[in-house]
Amino acid sequence: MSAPKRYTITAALPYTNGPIHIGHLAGVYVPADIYARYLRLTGNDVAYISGSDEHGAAIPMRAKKEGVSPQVIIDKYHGIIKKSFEDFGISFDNYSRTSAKIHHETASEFFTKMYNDGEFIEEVSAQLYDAEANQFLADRFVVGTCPKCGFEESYGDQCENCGTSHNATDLINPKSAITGNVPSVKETKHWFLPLDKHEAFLREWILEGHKKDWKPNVYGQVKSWVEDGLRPRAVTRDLDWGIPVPLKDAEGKVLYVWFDAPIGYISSTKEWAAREGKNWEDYWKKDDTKLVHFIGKDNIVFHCIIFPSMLKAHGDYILPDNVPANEFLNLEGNKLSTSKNWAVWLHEYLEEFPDQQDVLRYTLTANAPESKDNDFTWKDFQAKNNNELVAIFGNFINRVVVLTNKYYEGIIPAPNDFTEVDEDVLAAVKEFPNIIGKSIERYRFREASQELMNLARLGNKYLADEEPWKVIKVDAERVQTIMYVALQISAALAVVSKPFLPFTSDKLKGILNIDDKLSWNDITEKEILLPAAHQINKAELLFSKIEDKTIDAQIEKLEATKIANEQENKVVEPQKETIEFDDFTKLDIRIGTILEAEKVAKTKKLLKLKVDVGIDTRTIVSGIAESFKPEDIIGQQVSVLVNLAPRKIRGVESQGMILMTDTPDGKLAFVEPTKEVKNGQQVS
Ligand SMILES: Nc1ncnc2c1ncn2[C@@H]1O[C@H](COP(=O)(O)OP(=O)(O)OP(=O)(O)O)[C@@H](O)[C@H]1O
Ligand SMILES: [Zn+2]
Repeated sequence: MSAPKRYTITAALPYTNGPIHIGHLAGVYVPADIYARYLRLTGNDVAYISGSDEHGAAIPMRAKKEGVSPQVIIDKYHGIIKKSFEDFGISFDNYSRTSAKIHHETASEFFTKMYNDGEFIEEVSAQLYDAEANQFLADRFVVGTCPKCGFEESYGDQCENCGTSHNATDLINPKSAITGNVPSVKETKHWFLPLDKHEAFLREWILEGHKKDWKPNVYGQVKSWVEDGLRPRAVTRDLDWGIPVPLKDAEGKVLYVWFDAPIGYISSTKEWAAREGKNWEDYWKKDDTKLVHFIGKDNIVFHCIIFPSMLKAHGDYILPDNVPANEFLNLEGNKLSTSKNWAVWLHEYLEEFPDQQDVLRYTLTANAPESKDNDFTWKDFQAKNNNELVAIFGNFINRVVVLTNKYYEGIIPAPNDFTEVDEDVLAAVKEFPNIIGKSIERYRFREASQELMNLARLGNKYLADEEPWKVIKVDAERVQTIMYVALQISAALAVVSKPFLPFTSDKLKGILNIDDKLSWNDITEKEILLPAAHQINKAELLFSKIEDKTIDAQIEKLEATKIANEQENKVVEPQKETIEFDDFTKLDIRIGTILEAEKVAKTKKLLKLKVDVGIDTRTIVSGIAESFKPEDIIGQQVSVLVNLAPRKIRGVESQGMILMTDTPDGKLAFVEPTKEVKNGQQVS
């Protein structure tokens, strides 16, 4: 498209069944925020829009589990989510919620217009039903095997494994998520969006029209679904939580959450426009508006197939220019999960790492899952902070500001003759806004963040090469020029870091005493960014080193989650078959004490023990070396099955067996008396 007049940037509506985690941030909100901030800085008219997604089957399900009303759940998470976004510096122009009146009205009107235009198929069909729960089963109320990829935990509306969207009746071996029952079927009336009717349009618009400019992961998914053939999808549900279907004969039915949620972008824009005195329709209905949806990969089908078909069928709306969906971020090797508490939660991060929003923003951008799934690790987070933000960016600025204060009381010196190096550096600085901007406009945020760091690198290298702290002793005039050049680089960094590191950018502008005087384009266009005689302020640290103990504490927190999850999921072995008392008395179990312990050579698991069992002191080989160090268990009382037939293990004869049990973290524990007893005492 030719230069757009305005931008409508949407970020997926987060679902209010949990707080925001780093996956959401890396996948959606940070890249969208960089994009929106960059466009504003370059003088564009921007509406950056989002809000909470508060409908759908998972909310009442969660409410039931917690014994509260759905309203309590959505209020709680909407509150946490909204506040954490604000504190993190996500610069939404509006953050709404789908329970808002304006949204109910907008979604109802949208449906009604489509209904009146004959865009739906009305059909009575057999749907899955749970007689015990007295409820139809759709979406998250039913799980079964995905007909496309075979994943056994697919939901009724979408498979989280392959991303395919389907009808609940397509599931193989469906089961009710409420009772676990195999559902029966029952007839019910619903309204369907005939996606098959829109197939030709989707082919032309995306498969032919966006082959080059859409990300290959997005294009590829869409292509595969369209080529598989699209079928009508129900846009209504039998549910008592959501937006009532605005028709007379639709008692007890609501709009499907994925019908209403994307309309939430429109409602949120309306809310914003009313507040700001703008016309919302400009942002949704004018061809010179560029609409961009930021989402994670599991939302592709809804933003590239279903919502565009709705917009097209409705008729008044523009279509997205791009849907730069990201792949998924994982955490320390495992899939992020709200239900399993496997996450770094934004609201917790903000408390545990005060004033360090930019560190997380930077790490998530530098390692964003742009073209494939990626892993967040705390060690990498620490490295990005210590080796890049502190050692390059922070170090450069600190040197410049400290030296300027030391040599010139904070007043920028007048430069003398520029060397070739100076001129090259000053020329290179002017290129950065363009280089970074191009990457951002192509949705390559990782690359853009690396270019930002390259500007800091340029500064750091310049100072390291020119060594003003040495030159000052011999050539004070030269140092004036060096510091002058270094200050120009600092000013450029303050401006171009803003989309990525907004808090740092503001802090740096404060230190350089430039407020918002310099614009993005000034860096390229202005001859001088910071004139001689301009007074700067005292140095303040932009970033600080993150110590090992801070990182270890985070890793331990995750370990604790893992243990808690394992404990919860631990399946208790079923009881063995019944035995007679005589069978039991055959076992001679005695208390003994370990006197010696050593590793059995060339084995990982085995310890050779000398155990005093009262009757005698005997050798026992035990597979406990991964849980205990030999020196730690001398004197340990243990239970020993002493009349087990001796057996040779790795060449050592073992005369009995030590009784052990498992702990939740996968280690072993001894079965020992709670008070010290004499060796040889029987266990009976
Ligand atoms: N691990 C992740 N990596 C990248 N993007 C993600 C990740 N998890 C969620 N997203 C994206 O964040 C946006 C908001 O997610 P949403 O609130 O719908 O949660 P969700 O997908 O149900 O996640 P969860 O299952 O963790 O609650 C969506 O666009 C989704 O694709
Ligand atoms: Zn699947």
